[in-house]
Amino acid sequence: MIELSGLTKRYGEKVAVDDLTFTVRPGIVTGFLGPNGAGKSTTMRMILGLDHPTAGDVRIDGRHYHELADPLTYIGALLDAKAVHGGRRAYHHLLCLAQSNGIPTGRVHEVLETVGLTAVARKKAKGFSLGMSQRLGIAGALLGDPRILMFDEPVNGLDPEGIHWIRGLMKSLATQGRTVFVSSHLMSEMALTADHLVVIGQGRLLADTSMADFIECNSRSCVRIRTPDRERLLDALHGAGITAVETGDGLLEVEGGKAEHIGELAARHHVVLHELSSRRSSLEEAFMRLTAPSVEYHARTEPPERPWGADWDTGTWRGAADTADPATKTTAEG
Ligand SMILES: Nc1ncnc2c1ncn2[C@@H]1O[C@H](COP(=O)(O)OP(=O)(O)OP(=O)(O)O)[C@@H](O)[C@H]1O
Repeated sequence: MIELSGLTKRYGEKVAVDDLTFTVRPGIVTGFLGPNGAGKSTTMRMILGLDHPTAGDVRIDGRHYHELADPLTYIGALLDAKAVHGGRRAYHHLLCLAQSNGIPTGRVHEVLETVGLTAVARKKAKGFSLGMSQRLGIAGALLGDPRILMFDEPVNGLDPEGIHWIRGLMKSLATQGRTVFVSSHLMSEMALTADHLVVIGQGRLLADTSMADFIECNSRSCVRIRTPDRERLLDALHGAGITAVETGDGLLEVEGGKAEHIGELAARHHVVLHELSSRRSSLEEAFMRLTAPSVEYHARTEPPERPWGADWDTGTWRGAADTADPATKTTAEG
C-alpha cells in the first residue's frame, strides 16, 4: 500500500504537487492520470525518496522509502527507461542492481526472460530502442519480486505487441495481490488496464474513483439526427416530451435517447431523416472535460500562417524578407 498525505512539492514559485492525499491499494491496478506537467513524475519521485516533499508525507506499507531494507524487494519502479548507463550490458545492469539489493543472480535470468530480452542480454544498453529500454526498466522493477510496483508511462515506446504484453503483466501482478501504480496521460490506455483512477491537474487531486464509477458517471449516450424537416421534428419531439439541442453543425442531439424510438417517432410524423445515429462519449472526452481547466500547455491544431513563408508557386520567400535589404533577401533556390 502507498499512502500519500498532504503531499506537496514546490520548485521556487511553482507548486508541482499540491496537497495530495490518496491511498494506492493492493490487488488492483491504480491508474495515475493527468495532463502534461500535472505532477505525476514528481509525485512518483517523492514516493521513492528521490525528491524531498516541501510538506506532507508519503509512506510505503507504513514506512518511508529510506527506512526500507533492500528497497527493491519492497517496491520496484520504472521512472525513466533511458536512465541506464549506456555502456553497460543489459545483463550486467540487472546484475549490479541484484547484487546491491541482496537478490540472487538467478533472478536476473528470470526477469530477462519475463520481459523478452534474453536474446539481447549481452548487448549494451546504448544500442537499445526506447521499447527495449522500457522492457529493461520493467525487468529492473520486477527484479526484487516486490509487493509494490510503480511504472511511469510504461507503454511509451512499446509496439502494439509490447503494449498488449504490459497490460497483461500489470493485471497479472495485481491479481497476485501486489500494489500496481501506473501513470499515463492517456485515459483510453487506463480504461483497458486500471481498476481504480487517481486524476490530478496542476498538482491537485481532481478524482479518486473506481474505474467502474468513472465510466458510469462519464459515458454519456446521445442520439444525433440530421433532417431537412427540422421544425416538424422539433415539434414532434416536443410533443413526446423529448428535448433536443442543436449542436451547431446542423445536427440535433437528444441526450440519453434511443435511436429506434426517435426513428419511429419521425416516421409517424412523416419527417424525413438524413442521419440517425447513437453516440457514446468516450472516456477520453470525459477525462479532457475533467482536466480542461488545469491543462497548462495548449497547442494549436492549425499550422501557423506563413508569416515569413515560402511562396510555393514561385519558389520565393516573402514576409520579413520582403522588407529586408534586397542584398540579404533569400530565395528558395538559395
Ligand atoms: N526539478 C524541477 N525544477 C523545477 N520545476 C520542475 C522540476 N521538476 C518538475 N518541475 C515542474 O513541475 C511540474 C510537474 O512536472 P512533472 O514532470 O511531475 O509532471 P508530469 O505530470 O509527470 O508531466 P508529463 O506527463 O509531461 O511527464 C511541471 O510544471 C514541471 O515543469
